[in-house]
Amino acid sequence: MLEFDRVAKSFGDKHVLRELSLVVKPGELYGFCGANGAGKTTAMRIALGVLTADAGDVRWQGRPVDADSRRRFGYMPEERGLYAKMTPRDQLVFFAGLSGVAPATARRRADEWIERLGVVLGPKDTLEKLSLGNQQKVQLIASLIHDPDVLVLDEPFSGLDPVAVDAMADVLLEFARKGVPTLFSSHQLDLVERLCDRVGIIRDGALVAEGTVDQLRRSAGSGQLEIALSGAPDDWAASVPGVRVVAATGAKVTLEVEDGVPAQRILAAAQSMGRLEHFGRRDPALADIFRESVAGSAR
Ligand SMILES: Nc1ncnc2c1ncn2[C@@H]1O[C@H](COP(=O)(O)OP(=O)(O)OP(=O)(O)O)[C@@H](O)[C@H]1O
Repeated sequence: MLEFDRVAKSFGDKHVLRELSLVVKPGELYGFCGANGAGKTTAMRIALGVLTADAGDVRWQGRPVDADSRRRFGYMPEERGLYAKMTPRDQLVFFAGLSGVAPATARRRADEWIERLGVVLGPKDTLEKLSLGNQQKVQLIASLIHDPDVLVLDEPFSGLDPVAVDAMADVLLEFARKGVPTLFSSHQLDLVERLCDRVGIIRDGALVAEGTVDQLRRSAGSGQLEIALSGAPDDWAASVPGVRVVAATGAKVTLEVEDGVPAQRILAAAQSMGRLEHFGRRDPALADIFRESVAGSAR
């Protein structure tokens, strides 16, 4: 498993990571979420040795990560590090070679991955001739071609079309099934919600929420109701004690319910105001939990 243990990092007097601790277990897809500047890339760079922590440890299989263990990491950096003037195949073989993969094996794997991820390229195309999405697929292949034991991917899904997102998601799930732990950052919370076993939300360099999406939902409270009425005044819910209107679209309102207020009482209040079209509980989306968790950020 991959462990961040009280990792701290400052740039000048700016504390970017404040004793960040998290664990990515074998076979787990861990979604690393946080507002811009929260510290995700910095944490990943420390895991890969691009930056050094001021304090704390990153451990792989119980031992501090070093140059040797990093050769078994698959890393997709935020600054995509490919060579514009090389063909994708040549650079994939080059990257694989850095991790000790023989050229013939690397060429075979490169072709298989290019086919599988549907990278559109002509035989002589250099990387710069490819669309951004296709370049991104090549970057992902570069992080996978040595069949790594652990994956650290900085926004692997950004800029991909939905078909490419699905192809990439399938690849990550396949690695997870093999027992590979994957830490990936993303702002695409619907995708994180769909894919991840666990999610960590980082704010100002420390985790402020962590768990499965269901656990996060439960801790966010299930006290939201969605109610649609016809024939009621627009602001009918404002007069109901024990609730707060969090959204209103057309005839439908979403209400946050205070602890201890029974749904029956709200149902009765709604029915006295108009004809009931819909009444149901609403589970908060990961995006709602995210907004709640990052609210109050100093930045
Ligand atoms: N080399 C550096 N020197 C100074 N400050 C830095 C450096 N690298 C990162 N920072 C600062 O550290 C903070 C965290 O940045 P980081 O890139 O880790 O955030 P992030 O969570 O990945 O954000 P995003 O979602 O925008 O990619 C930011 O305020 C950034 O400006």
